[in-house]
Amino acid sequence: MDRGRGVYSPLFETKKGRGRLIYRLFSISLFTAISFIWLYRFNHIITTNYTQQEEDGGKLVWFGMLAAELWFGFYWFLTQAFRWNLVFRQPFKDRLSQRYEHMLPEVDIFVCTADPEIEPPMMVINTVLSVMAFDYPSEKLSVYLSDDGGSEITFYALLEAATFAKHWLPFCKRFKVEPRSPAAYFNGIKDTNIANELVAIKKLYNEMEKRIEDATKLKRVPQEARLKHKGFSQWDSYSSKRDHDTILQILLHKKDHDNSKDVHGFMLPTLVYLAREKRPQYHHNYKAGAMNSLLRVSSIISNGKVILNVDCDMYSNNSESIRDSLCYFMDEEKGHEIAFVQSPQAFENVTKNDLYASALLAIAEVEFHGADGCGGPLYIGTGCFHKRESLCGMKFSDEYRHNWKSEDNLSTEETLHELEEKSKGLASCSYEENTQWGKEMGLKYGCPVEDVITGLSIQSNGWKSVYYNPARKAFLGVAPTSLLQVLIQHKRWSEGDFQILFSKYSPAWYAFGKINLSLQMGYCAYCLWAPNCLATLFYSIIPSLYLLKGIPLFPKISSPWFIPFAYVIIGETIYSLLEFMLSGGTFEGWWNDLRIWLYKRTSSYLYAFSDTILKLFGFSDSLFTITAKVSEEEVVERHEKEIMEFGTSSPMFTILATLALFNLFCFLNVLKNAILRDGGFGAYEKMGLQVILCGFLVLINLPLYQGLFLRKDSGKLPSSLAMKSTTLALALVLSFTFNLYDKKKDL
Ligand SMILES: O=c1ccn([C@@H]2O[C@H](COP(=O)(O)OP(=O)(O)O[C@H]3O[C@H](CO)[C@@H](O)[C@H](O)[C@H]3O)[C@@H](O)[C@H]2O)c(=O)[nH]1
Ligand SMILES: [Mn+2]
Repeated sequence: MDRGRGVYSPLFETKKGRGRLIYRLFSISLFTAISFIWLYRFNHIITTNYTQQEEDGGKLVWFGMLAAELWFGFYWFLTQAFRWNLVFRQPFKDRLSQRYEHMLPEVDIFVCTADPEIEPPMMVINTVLSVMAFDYPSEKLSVYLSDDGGSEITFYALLEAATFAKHWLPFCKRFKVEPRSPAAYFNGIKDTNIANELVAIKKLYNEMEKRIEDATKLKRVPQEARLKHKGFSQWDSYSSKRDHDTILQILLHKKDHDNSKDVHGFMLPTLVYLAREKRPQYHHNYKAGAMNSLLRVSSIISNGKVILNVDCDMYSNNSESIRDSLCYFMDEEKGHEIAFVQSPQAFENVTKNDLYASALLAIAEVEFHGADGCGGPLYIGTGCFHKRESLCGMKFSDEYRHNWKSEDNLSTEETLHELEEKSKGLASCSYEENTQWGKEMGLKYGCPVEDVITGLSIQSNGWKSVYYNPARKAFLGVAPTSLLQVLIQHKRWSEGDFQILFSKYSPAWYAFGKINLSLQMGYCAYCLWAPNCLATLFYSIIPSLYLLKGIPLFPKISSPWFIPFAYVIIGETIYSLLEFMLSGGTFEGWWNDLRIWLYKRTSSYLYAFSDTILKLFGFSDSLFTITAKVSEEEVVERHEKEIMEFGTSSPMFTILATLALFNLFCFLNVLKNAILRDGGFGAYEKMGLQVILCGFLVLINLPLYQGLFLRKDSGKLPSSLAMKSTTLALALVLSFTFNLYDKKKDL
């Protein structure tokens, strides 16, 4: 080994991001400007006397503006933690092979699915096939599919996949296929003049696809398949998705020699189907519950020391990612302290200008690199490699060294059937009673973002994590293709993150002294997504209302106090645009990102905020709404054309539409007065910023007005919603104008 000769050549290197000095200077200057804004408000509040207050709208409004700006400033400050110190990682796979090829560890891969309708079996098995085909010794790989849908069709599809794998894996290895999800691979082939082997494998795939799709449509498994495989008998006692015994089937395993080899006679990875036991009287804890069952079941079947977890839509886009992540874990100097290696959550179906900001560019390309510089990124549930030990709750200690050589003591005597029966017990509902599962062991229960809270607790146990984000993304999934889906997903995320703040594992206090202070700050920034709704709502209503009333809430353009406002607005705009474009986005994409930023804050976060508060008082319970992964053809077409998809009524849309229309009315009023009144726009000289803010809110909402009034397709907003929100917005405007009128009369 290199180390023996005194030169240590690491398995990975870490580079610091460029331009950090410039960024830090900018950040300090921006903070100074923010402080001046605070000072301006504060000064105004304490120096205005009573009569002036009548003119400037009253103390309350100024307090509100101060509060909103204090919040924005404070929140901005938190987000600096992950921009202060970016790092970029690079693994050296050739060194890994040289040193460890003969002793690579066993890797267990967990794929989770929950509903055959939202997550079609064809999609699920494409993910399964892509991870079975990793460039890694097959006898050291085990793939587990957890099916919370307990679906016979999914099981049938997996059986089909096991057979197809016998052809697909050798094909991938022979032709170095990339990516190894058959659907994605075939999709990417444009060349018409293709090799015979490809024609043959594609034919096999299409036949399989047809069988599975037919079964999916009919919601029934073909009789001959049912007779051929004993596994189906496990559904005999099945009463519903929420009420059934553990269904567990080892489909491929070295103990079942003859059935588990590919067409060239090489052993295939172990493949297991698991639908854990479900009973109405036991809470199943969603994905966290599924993962914990998988952890236990896999511990007696393969007991891989490294675990990869992917969602069922997240296929492997790079066959070498296991080796990449092992470079981090197996590095002789630093590997022992690393608990998990997270890849970005990237998507196959984002369009050029990313209408719904699904790529989360700022997070994936900037903030997570920053988190990595503060001790490690968050665990985000998919595309993550874990050490089994740390995921199961082990605390880090300096003496700890992982023994990659150790043989595991899996029993070799028992038959496959005995092994299956033994494993079933580990996935039963009652197994976890009076144990630490869901608390100190495995994934944490009770939080809609089980991933983030689990990652935080691992880091609080002393471990580090690594963010590996190469140009070719390791995994690709399906991003939602309608606005409502996006808003609902973000409601779950922001609600879950907000709950973490109040949980036992709060980054604000529990983590104190356990993780880096800047990592604590960064976590808090995510946990505080939800309360952002308050300041944002205030800012998108009050200044426009006062514009209507003709009362300025910001300094006028000629005042020196205008400078800090201008600096913050221009500085942040230019910076965020630069950040977005340097992260690979487009100008239009940035504009779309801003819109979604606003929509999330005024709807998803508002719901998350109020639900969390209700939950704190015991009034409600959080649910896990599964994100749709298929949509109708029309919807897909509109998505490809980047036309915003509304389609239904939702209270969230009512809020967005009302706010948009309200600002439109305010802005039209400005225009009207500018034209009709003497002095034209001059009258607004005092209120430049309010006009700009209101104008911005109108401009950014253009697609929404189209959806309300101009579009005819089925993705528009329903006309009932248009009526409702117009009425509400008008009522808001009118009540305020009358109120004004009354006051004037009183005077
Ligand atoms: O009862 C359940 C519910 C969900 N899932 C699976 O969990 C995964 C994530 O669900 P999805 O609806 O796709 O949610 P996303 O918002 O896309 O998921 C992100 O956020 C979740 C936490 O909110 C994490 O669990 C995910 O790993 C992460 O990708 C999917 O594979 C589901 O099949 C289950 O296994 N059991
Ligand atoms: Mn998903």
